[in-house]
Amino acid sequence: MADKKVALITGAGQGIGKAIAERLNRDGFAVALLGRHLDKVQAVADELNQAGGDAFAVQADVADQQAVFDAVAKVKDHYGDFNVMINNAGVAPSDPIESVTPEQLDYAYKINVGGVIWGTQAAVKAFKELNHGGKIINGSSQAGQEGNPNLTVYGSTKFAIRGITQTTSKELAPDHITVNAYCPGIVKTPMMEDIAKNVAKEAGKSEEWGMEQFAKNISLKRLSDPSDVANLVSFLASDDSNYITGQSILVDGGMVYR
Ligand SMILES: NC(=O)C1=CN([C@@H]2O[C@H](COP(=O)(O)OP(=O)(O)OC[C@H]3O[C@@H](n4cnc5c(N)ncnc54)[C@H](O)[C@@H]3O)[C@@H](O)[C@H]2O)C=CC1
Ligand SMILES: CC(=O)C(C)=O
Repeated sequence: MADKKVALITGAGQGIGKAIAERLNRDGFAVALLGRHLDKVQAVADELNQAGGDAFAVQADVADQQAVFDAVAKVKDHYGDFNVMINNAGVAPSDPIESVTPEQLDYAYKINVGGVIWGTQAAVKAFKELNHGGKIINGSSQAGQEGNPNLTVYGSTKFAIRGITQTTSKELAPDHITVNAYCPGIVKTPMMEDIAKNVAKEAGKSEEWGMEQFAKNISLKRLSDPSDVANLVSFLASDDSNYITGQSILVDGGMVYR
């Protein structure tokens, strides 16, 4: 049994997932980094290990149920324990409603919604085998709390993740498993840059204009760094959040008020 708690973060090769891995490693967790491309998550794990941390890279596509189960089992075997599952990986098609295709719908739902469901199932199996509870933390979005133009498909997956978070929190409470979600705002990552580019292209404007469309209603008047999101996930992964379950918490600098 590991002397540290073990957290697995999906989509940990860049952006918010990478920031979460760095933060939890600093918090004293052993971190498993899951990504579609092993070289990318391995590079982040190497960085963390060279800095004295404890990181382990695993390859899986979160849309593939068996691959996710295999990855979680591998992490459990590697560390001898498993405590926190962070279903962070996601993709963000950003097109007007009239351009949505069946392929796009299928792709986004299999990764964003399927990935959370398979990640939850695999984590529950591992927690039960280890005879203890655990924490499941899901990546939703402010776009899962409020409709955003051009994000019908993406936003609907993020609304679904809030629903899954509520439902599974009730189902899994008797097993001492909590389930919560984080809802970031406009975070400076490759995903957000792509969205801003697409929306700007559609309108025949610059990428800066695209980002401004999303950023103009932030009360704190700055875009989010991935570390802002990692700060919330650090709390949700810690014992300080033990009495919180079923919640989807906004970390958006004041965009959406609930
Ligand atoms: N950047 C933003 O402004 C916001 C992001 N989010 C959510 O936060 C999460 C992380 O977003 P970012 O870091 O911005 O995105 P990103 O695109 O920069 O990074 C996502 C990572 O997930 C990986 N990934 C994608 N599909 C995968 C799959 N099928 N299997 C395994 N790995 C996969 C990608 O390869 C990439 O490394 C996503 O769920 C996103 O929807 C939520 C609100 C705002
Ligand atoms: C990418 C995302 O989740 C936004 C714009 O809220």
